[in-house]
Amino acid sequence: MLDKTIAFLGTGNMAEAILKGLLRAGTAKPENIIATGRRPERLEELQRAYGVRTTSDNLAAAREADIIVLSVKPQAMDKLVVQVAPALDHRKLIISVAAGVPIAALERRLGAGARIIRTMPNTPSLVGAGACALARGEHASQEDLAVASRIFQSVGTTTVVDENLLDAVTGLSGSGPAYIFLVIEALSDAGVKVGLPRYTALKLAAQTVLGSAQLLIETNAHPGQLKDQVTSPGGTAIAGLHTLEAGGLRTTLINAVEAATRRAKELGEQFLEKSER
Ligand SMILES: NC(=O)C1=CN([C@@H]2O[C@H](COP(=O)(O)OP(=O)(O)OC[C@H]3O[C@@H](n4cnc5c(N)ncnc54)[C@H](O)[C@@H]3O)[C@@H](O)[C@H]2O)C=CC1
Ligand SMILES: O=C(O)[C@@H]1CCC=N1
Repeated sequence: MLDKTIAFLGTGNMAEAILKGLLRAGTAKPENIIATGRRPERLEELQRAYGVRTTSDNLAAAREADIIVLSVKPQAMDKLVVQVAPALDHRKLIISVAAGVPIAALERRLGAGARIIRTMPNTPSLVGAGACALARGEHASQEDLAVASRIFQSVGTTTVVDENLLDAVTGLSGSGPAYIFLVIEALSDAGVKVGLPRYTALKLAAQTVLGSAQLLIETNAHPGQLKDQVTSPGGTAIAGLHTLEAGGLRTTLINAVEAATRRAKELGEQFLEKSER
């Protein structure tokens, strides 16, 4: 249990996933979480669903909390950071989940000495199956990194990386759930095409993705080896695989991760430009 108050500034999809995961894992108590937002209906919904404290006053939440999670969109981040900067002195641990936004640019707004951990989580945190990478800013301590890691470990796995790899993480695991949902949706459409009822097809497709990932993680085997175990000579899987290779699945996925990584960099550059004004 974390004996600290955590404020989520901007409680949308990602912050809600972390907040729910934290409560589910028993890492934080609802009374130690403050969720901020702009719309009263949203705040009411969060209060009702999780029993957390809510407010539209970012500055008050930042003043009160020990740990501040910056969780608005990158495009809204500069305005938020300028607003809460007076509350963010060196006593606070600041965690950013924003795609692209560099630690140096946040430091420019918050002043030298700001203890910043930049992270890239993903939405499966909502069910305790997140994948999060964390990078430590110059003024954050090892203890700060350990506290931030604990938050994300309670909602999934964590990896510490150099900050210069976080845009790549954003392209892969940060954005990855979107790709996988598309794959599951496509596979269930395919099931319907070959005659399965929709619900049956969706359930089989989702469990196949989950089970394959679990098999890979638990056996620590190479994906190629596990693929070969499914692929009988002259059988069905090789017929399907041939079609996927002809359709350029590998190249398409590589292009997708590259495009998302590029976009994370662009968002970071836009933030940098704003923070220089
Ligand atoms: N959605 C995802 O899968 C992931 C998102 N992220 C990052 O998380 C951050 C949030 O993304 P989402 O949750 O998807 O966006 P979202 O739009 O669902 O959530 C942002 C929330 O912040 C609120 N907000 C905006 N300005 C505000 C302000 N000044 N004060 C208080 N609340 C304010 C919005 O009303 C909204 O509820 C982004 O920086 C994104 O890059 C990171 C990893 C994965
Ligand atoms: O699409 C986005 O910008 C966010 C960041 C990572 C996943 N979703």
